[in-house]
Amino acid sequence: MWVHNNYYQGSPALARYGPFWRFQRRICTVEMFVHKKISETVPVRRKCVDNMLKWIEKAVNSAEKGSGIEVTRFVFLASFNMLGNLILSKDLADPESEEASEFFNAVKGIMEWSGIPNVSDIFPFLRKFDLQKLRKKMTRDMGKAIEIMSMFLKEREEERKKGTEKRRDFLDVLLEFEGTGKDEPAKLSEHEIKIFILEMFLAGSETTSNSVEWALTELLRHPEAMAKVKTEISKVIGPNEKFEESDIENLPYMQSVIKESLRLHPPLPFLLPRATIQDTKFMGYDVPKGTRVLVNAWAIGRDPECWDDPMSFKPERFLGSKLDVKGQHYELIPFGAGRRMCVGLPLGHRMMHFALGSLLHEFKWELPDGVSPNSIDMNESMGSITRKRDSLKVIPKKA
Ligand code: HEM
Repeated sequence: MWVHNNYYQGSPALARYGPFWRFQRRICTVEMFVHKKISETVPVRRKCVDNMLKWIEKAVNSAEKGSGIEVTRFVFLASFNMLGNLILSKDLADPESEEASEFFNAVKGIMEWSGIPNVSDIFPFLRKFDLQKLRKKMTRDMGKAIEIMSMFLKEREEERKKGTEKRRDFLDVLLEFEGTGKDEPAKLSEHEIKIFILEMFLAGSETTSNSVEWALTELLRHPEAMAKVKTEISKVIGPNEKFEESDIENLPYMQSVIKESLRLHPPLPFLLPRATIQDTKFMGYDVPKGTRVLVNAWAIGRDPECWDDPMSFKPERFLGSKLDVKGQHYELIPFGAGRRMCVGLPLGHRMMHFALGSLLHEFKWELPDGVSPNSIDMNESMGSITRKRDSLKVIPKKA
């Protein structure tokens, strides 16, 4: 599906292992994800989370009594706007605007089509029929997203010519880039810039909001864990204070809740498809060069050989343990591991904790009429992304 609109040429996630990919990882790490940059961009995330909380309050006021709101939608919008601000210095999504942004809709479309299992991947001879019309929809939305990216680029070039620009965001970094032309490009083409940016939105928004949705769902299913996490938060943050990113490090139980939820519900259950670059022997198997490899992080997280009582949600298992999601412990790899592991981990990890912590601190969460902790629907949609099949509906009450 990603061959359309030449997505391959410019995508860090699909790039072959080599100098261009190394350059892409370097530039996004140095310009967006190193500790210094993450610290400098605290106000951006603060603004996006504040807006999220405001939107939720508004949505509750207009919701029918006893029915819930789809909280994930607001976390998704906040994550999308966070990326919009870091990369393009723009808010790109607004739930209150009737004509929600075109770029936002196109990116949502791409994520939806890429998450649906395609029968042609199992029966390649069906490919030309495009039975589910996935190729058609993907080409349409990808085309639209790239077209809008072209507009953003044009707009920015005009601003730069006029000298009206004040900030330096990731788009500026890419436009200004001048390399040696040896093991890095001399300049980036317009297409490479567009795909690079588009991919940041695709990789960073739904993964983050999904993780928050699953964590909140598990907490609602386990009232004792919900009570513990709320007590922990209220000990660290006063009732009239805001939840701040700097509070995260003082909340070991909340961190454990997120780890436990990522163990059971990694947003990318098979990570990303990779290919071996040389003949390899692995656990007694011969894997020839060029073999497509999928790592089943979902199954590893539920493997009884790695975990006691693997199907139960028990954040306590991580308290006092060094086990982490940062690629050092292979039994817990929601962000992957090794050279190709998620480059956006520092940002995704921070935003997930900040959004969940703020939701828990600001509201008391109740289930809609007729739903009990045991009857929450836990079905997952099958595909490259584990979505909750029925989006979580909850009633937030001002805490
Ligand atoms: C909860 C949030 C996130 C999760 C769970 C997640 C998970 C993943 C996973 C599993 C991979 C594939 C790793 C592998 O193949 O071994 C990946 C790759 C990637 N992620 Fe994330 N991600 C998240 C957030 C983000 C964010 C916020 C960004 C950027 C804004 C991002 C950008 C990328 C990119 C560019 C790659 C490709 C890396 C490469 O191939 O070198 N991700 N992510």
